[in-house]
Amino acid sequence: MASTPLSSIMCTPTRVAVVGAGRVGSTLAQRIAEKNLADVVLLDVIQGWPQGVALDLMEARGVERHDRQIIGTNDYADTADASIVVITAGKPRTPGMSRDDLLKINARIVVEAAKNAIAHSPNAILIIVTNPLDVMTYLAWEATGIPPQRVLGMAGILDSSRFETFIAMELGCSIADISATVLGSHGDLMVPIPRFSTVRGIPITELLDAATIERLVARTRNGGAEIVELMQTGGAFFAPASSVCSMIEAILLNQSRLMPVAAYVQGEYNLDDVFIGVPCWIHCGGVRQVLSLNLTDAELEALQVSANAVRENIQRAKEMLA
Ligand SMILES: NC(=O)c1ccc[n+]([C@@H]2O[C@H](COP(=O)([O-])OP(=O)(O)OC[C@H]3O[C@@H](n4cnc5c(N)ncnc54)[C@H](O)[C@@H]3O)[C@@H](O)[C@H]2O)c1
Ligand SMILES: O=C(O)C[C@H](O)C(=O)O
Repeated sequence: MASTPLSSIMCTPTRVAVVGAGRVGSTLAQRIAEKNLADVVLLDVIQGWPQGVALDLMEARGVERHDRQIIGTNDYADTADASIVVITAGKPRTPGMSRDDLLKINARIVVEAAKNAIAHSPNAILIIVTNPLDVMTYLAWEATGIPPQRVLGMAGILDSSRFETFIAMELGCSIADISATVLGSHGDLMVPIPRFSTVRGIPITELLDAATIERLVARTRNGGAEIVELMQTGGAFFAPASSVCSMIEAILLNQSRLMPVAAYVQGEYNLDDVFIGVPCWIHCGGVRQVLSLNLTDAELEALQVSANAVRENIQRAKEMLA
């Protein structure tokens, strides 16, 4: 049977590079591929590991019925021309550690990874996951020198999702109606905002007493540590991967979503020159705008305390790197 000649037009599929093919990175690759969002290049320092994970994910395509390519590599050249680079490389904490205890070991890893990845994908949007999150996001921005709107840290979506889950569990209701807001740094000084946390638009302050809300806030603040204590060898990865994936979706589909992310603030909330969790409009270029909410004096003060702690750790990290 005669067939028409093959078109010579080459299509370049959208690709996301994920640096660090551990628990968060590999779960994220699975989410991106199964949602059909983009091709994925998984990079890790361990020889063979990202290649094995990628092949395993590819072999699921017959069942999952998606056509995304997943490549595993140890070479940054293979990540070239990614639209988004996600950095999950580095150590997770173990029981008894705070996220800040990872500062020394992860700072150099993140700086090197960000520089290498952006050298091959100079127009990419950079999403940082490695802890301590807010500090690592600042270091990655400074190391790459790309506009701050293109650098985002993932934490607020995860912390908000945890708060939403605990609210739904307490009320015995569907998560579908719940929307919670958690701002500030990704640590003990995070700032959950109950009056902006609602069930179908009704603030939880109308539905739960103060002691119950405080209990749910405390569990949210301790959400990461609760899982580290249970797992013993590392931290959460399913909910973190889902959270990063929602940011990737907002960017690739240019959704203009309002999301709490660690973004660079330049005067908003009386904060300057720091990356911290604030509500942002997210679109194809990264952060379109930081939304300035009317916060109470107490909420503003809590954000200041949170930002001051991040600043101190940025300074410590810079001294270590020097
Ligand atoms: N921001 C958040 O909300 C959030 C959520 C979960 C995890 N995390 C953080 O993400 C990081 C990864 O967590 P995980 O559970 O996936 O850890 P993991 O140990 O499972 O994976 C980390 C991977 O990074 C790789 N790696 C180490 N150095 C590297 C380098 N120089 N270049 C490339 N790859 C390198 C390791 O080989 C490993 O495969 C940790 O710092 C963790 O604390 C943050
Ligand atoms: O708690 C951790 O160390 C991992 C992550 O930051 C989390 O919140 O799950």
